[in-house]
Amino acid sequence: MIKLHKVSKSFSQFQAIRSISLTINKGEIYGMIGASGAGKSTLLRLMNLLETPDEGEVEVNGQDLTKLNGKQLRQARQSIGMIFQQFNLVANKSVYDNVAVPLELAKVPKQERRNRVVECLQFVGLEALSDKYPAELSGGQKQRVAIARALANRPQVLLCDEPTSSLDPNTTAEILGVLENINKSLGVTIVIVSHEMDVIKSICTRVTVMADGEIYDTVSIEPEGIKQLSNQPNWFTEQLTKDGEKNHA
Ligand SMILES: Nc1ncnc2c1ncn2[C@@H]1O[C@H](COP(=O)(O)OP(=O)(O)OP(=O)(O)O)[C@@H](O)[C@H]1O
Repeated sequence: MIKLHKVSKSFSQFQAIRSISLTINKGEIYGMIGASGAGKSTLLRLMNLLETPDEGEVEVNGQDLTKLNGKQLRQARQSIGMIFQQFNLVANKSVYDNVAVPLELAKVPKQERRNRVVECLQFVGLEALSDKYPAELSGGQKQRVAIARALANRPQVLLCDEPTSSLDPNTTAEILGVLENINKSLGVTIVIVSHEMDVIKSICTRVTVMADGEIYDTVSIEPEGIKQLSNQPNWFTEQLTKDGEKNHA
């Protein structure tokens, strides 16, 4: 599904990615973890050519993206969705219109566009918020809109750059549930970059550990499942007090 072959990327004199080769199989939930600056986000952005490699090949769905012209690359990117830590929604567009953007760019006819926007908003459970604007939404709702937008062109791959790093633990669990559902019910291959070990361990089946622009190791794991945390106020108090011992201020 995704094959990188000896891919390198430098920013000025600094080599951020050093001749990396890796293969991500269709249907995997694949994690990438490592210290800040290890090169995780850059490697992810190389997978849809948001960063252009200096050397090497980037193959997605059997196409070497580095060999495509502008129009072909735009076409190929329709099957590669992406979400970000800061959601990247368009502030002056409604939820509905944000999800419609990629469909307009892909010149999907109006009626089909309507159907797809509604279908994607239903999938993430936000159809009731179609007319709201990003500023009126919680972080978790914004990320759901971003996910709906990423799904609009029915991608085969979803690239996730720190998708839960701006969210609280409960909302993180909700978003991980949405990603897992996308993988299981739509068969979308998912790549997640995160510095949060719990996030990676919860749903990934294979994980690459990165260090200094290189792959340190790649391991197969049994996903632990998504930890559901309570959001009841007494749960927070219990976590703050040892063995239920109350020490109220
Ligand atoms: N556009 C850029 N221009 C210059 N340097 C960059 C650019 N993008 C990334 N870098 C540098 O490349 C290195 C890898 O960055 P990258 O964001 O990929 O790391 P990361 O592992 O995702 O870290 P973090 O978790 O902190 O985002 C860092 O040293 C970063 O400063």
